[in-house]
Amino acid sequence: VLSYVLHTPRRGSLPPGPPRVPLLGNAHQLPQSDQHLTFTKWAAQYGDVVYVEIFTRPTIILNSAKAAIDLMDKRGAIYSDRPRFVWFHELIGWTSNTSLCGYNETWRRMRKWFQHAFIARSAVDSYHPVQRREARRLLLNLLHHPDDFVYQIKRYTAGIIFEIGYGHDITSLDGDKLLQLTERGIRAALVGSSIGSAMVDFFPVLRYLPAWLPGMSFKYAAIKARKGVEDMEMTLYNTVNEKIVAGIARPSFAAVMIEECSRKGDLTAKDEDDIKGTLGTLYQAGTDSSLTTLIVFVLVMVQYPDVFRKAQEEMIRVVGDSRLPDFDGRASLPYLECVLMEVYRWCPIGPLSIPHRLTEDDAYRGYYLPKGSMVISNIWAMCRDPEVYPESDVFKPERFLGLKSGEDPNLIDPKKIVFGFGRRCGKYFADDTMWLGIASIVTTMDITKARDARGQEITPTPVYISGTTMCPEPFVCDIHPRSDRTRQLIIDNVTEP
Ligand code: HEM
Repeated sequence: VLSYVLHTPRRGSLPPGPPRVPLLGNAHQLPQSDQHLTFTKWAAQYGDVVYVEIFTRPTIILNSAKAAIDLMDKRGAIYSDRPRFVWFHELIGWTSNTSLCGYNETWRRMRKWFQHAFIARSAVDSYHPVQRREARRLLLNLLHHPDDFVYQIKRYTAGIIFEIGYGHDITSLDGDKLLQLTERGIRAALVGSSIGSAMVDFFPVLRYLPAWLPGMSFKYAAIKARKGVEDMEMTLYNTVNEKIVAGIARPSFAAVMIEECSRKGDLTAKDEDDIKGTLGTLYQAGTDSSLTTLIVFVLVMVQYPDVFRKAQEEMIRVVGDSRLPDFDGRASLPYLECVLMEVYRWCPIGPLSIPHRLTEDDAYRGYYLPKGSMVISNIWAMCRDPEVYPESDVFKPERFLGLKSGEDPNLIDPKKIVFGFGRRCGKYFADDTMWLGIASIVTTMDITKARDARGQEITPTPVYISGTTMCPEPFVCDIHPRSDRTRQLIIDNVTEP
């Protein structure tokens, strides 16, 4: 009886949350951008599980890692669906995008492909040669074009995804037609603030109103985005397929999927759709996220020169300056590891992740969680939780030094948070790309404040723009080789531009 009473969801005992008004629910209290900050204020007032209604949509906001792990990881079977994304699915027709797809057969199939290629450790390790090659190119490009560091880092993250995903070597961001087309598709689709928060997602009826009415211009944007996404997916797929037919395809994620489906005969339209969707997802999920995390790293190194110096001292002690760092030395660089963890925590680039949907009524801590609710993980609040990270507004890599020894049992590795819950992201692969990028820079380069025409140091103001990923506003800094020896080391190690 006790078990029944405790576990049977009861209507009426919803989690606490701000007062709602008819029709709008809490929508009028939500700002257009930086919603994670409003949710974090609500967390301080109402606790780590907050209930709101956005217009009429029931929404549960999870503000602590504990609640997110308890529900989205441990009860993943009922928390892994996605809400209805009217903008993406119905207006743009981006239905085969893995990260937007519902918890259904199509998702399971795409997830299996991702699992084999980007989650299994053996597969992830097999990409090290490509990551190594691109990290070396990154250093050479930073040597020649230090002011374009954002562009060069993008070249690094996109270069890795293109080679591993599509067997395509991009040599420049501007000159590569396949990359430009992919970018155009992604940019047209990912407009506005966080995923699933477009007005039409809450009022699907808006999609039936004529585009010429005031406020309906999103319908023109949707036509452009639909074409952009279709062109992107089709061209990525056709490019690889044509190379396979001509017998000149390089090993790639795309080739593996096409060959696997071909084994049972000709590819069906569904096979093609699923492969195309997976290819688009790879670029969308893997490039900006990694790029933004590395830009945050550069920004905080300008802001916290002592941290940079300490990481560099460790690097010089362990690696020296006659070779470049490699994955086999990672375990010997504990401070650098802490810096990376603190970068992830400091600015989680997906502060609200991608919303999930609860498919069954559920109960948690005595609260009733209604079926059909949108479930938002407030990763931002989790990363700034003072119970887990004391002085959470201070950038302090040292906080993680005792993590392995379990000195502080409350401390959570941010990698368990920032890559989301339940549905699996390519986090080991992403983490390797991040680590090699920052390790290569710390070994060979100095990052300092830039100076203006009068020789005065320019201190960047750390402002973060929130969108589908949260990104620092453009800033300047000075990136230059640490010594003549490291300059030569970079030149000697790059065999091809
Ligand atoms: C620092 C880099 C990255 C961060 C912070 C990041 C973060 C995230 C987050 C927060 C989600 C949403 C998870 C959820 O629904 O709860 C996600 C989904 C996803 N990410 Fe990443 N990501 C990164 C890099 C990558 C890379 C390099 C790949 C490439 C393989 C990737 C592939 C995916 C995929 C496929 C999904 C969708 C999973 C699904 O819905 O089934 N991510 N990522």
